[in-house]
Amino acid sequence: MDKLIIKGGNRLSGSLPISGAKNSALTLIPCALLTEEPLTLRNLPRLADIDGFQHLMNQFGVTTSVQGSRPEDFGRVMTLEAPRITSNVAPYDLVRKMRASILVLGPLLARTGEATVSLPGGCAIGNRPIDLHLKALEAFGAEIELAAGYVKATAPGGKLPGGEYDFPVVSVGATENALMAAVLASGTSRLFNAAREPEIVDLCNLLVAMGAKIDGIGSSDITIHGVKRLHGATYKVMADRIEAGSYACAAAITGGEVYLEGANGEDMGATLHALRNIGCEVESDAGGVRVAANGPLKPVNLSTAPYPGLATDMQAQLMSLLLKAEGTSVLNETIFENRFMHVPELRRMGADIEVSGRTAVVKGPASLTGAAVMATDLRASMSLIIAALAAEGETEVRRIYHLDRGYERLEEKLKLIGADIERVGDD
Ligand SMILES: CC(=O)N[C@H]1[C@@H](OP(=O)(O)OP(=O)(O)OC[C@H]2O[C@@H](n3ccc(=O)[nH]c3=O)[C@H](O)[C@@H]2O)O[C@H](CO)[C@@H](O)[C@@H]1O
Ligand SMILES: C=C(OP(=O)(O)O)C(=O)O
Repeated sequence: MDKLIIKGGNRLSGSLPISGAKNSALTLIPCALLTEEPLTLRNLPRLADIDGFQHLMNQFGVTTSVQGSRPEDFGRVMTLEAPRITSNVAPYDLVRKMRASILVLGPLLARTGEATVSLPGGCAIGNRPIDLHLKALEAFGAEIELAAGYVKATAPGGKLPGGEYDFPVVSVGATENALMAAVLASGTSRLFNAAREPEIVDLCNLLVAMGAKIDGIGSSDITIHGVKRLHGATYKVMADRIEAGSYACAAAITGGEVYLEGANGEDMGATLHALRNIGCEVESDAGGVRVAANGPLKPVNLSTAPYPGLATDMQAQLMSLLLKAEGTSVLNETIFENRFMHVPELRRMGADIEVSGRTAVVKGPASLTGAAVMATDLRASMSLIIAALAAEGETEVRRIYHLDRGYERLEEKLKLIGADIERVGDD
């Protein structure tokens, strides 16, 4: 198994390209199930999760072709075509590797009137139930059965009538599934307390480009007027705001600066606000976002929240940055119950962090030293890399397959701004 070797201490400076957003791509790809015509997605990141989703789509009889970019380019163009759905079953072996597979439930049900998807199960960051996905589909008229680890959703008469659902908790994935199910319903549907993440807006924009009728895009009250059919489209995946925020933290912890080419500052409000409060200079323009850490880093109190609040997917990276702040910071994780898995590993590098329930208290500035550490999930892995960049000596990060799920060509990008990082095979 590969590992990363990072020699800390270099001041990072320069420019790097931001890829298409993983979390957007994972909800745009299943939209191909909603039409017989080709869907072409541009700016797809090269990630293990995208390859996995492509494989899953093939399982339903969707043909996929990847063109347009040379191996040395960032981003890919994928055309997906589903003239006929040959299976509406998502098997355990494919779903267990990628939680986002549950996002095929809504579109498969909308297109074929029936879908059987393996229950995804929990993961390192928490239980991650799918009850809200199922309740929203039920509210739209689906019948749901759970058996042998699978969920089977059926639209009586082959088509969902549509309906209303008020989410008791904001859920990105459940909002996405509900949207994809409602666009082909025979009637109108309404979602209250829907997620407002930029990735949801990206999904709505694609659906509209395919002929869907949606009001309230970007708000928590979304109305979907079902249409008879959707057509094909060509669409560019939005920039990855979490990847961009991660590299901003990486440069800032070294007292460096970075221009995040293609990042959209408007989608990154809470992260950029946190970086400014920590003492970074932040400027956004039409081409990207520049973040520079020229002075001392200041401690802050942060709490994760649904968008427009601070993304839980940025919590671990900001925690690493705060290790170098001069004073005590408090981070509150409100979205997932077990998202401090990076803390014990960061402690092994010299961090002073106390965790009590959903709160972490970080005492800075830490004198970090390189160590052998183990990545436990995607963002936790990135937080270890960020700490390693500011640590004295060499850090070895193991289990980096987590990183390959969400960071396109991580080492190449970090090297572009001066990091000393190598991927090596395990012995
Ligand atoms: C592929 C993708 O886009 N992943 C993102 C998505 O995950 P995902 O869509 O899984 O996250 P949700 O927004 O659904 O989860 C938010 C909270 O709701 C709970 N919940 C969710 C669904 C449900 O049916 N029942 C329930 O109780 C979850 O356990 C969690 O506590 O949003 C998360 C929150 O921004 C991000 O961290 C993930 O990176
Ligand atoms: C938790 C994440 O992703 P997923 O929902 O795909 O596990 C993430 O991107 O940080």
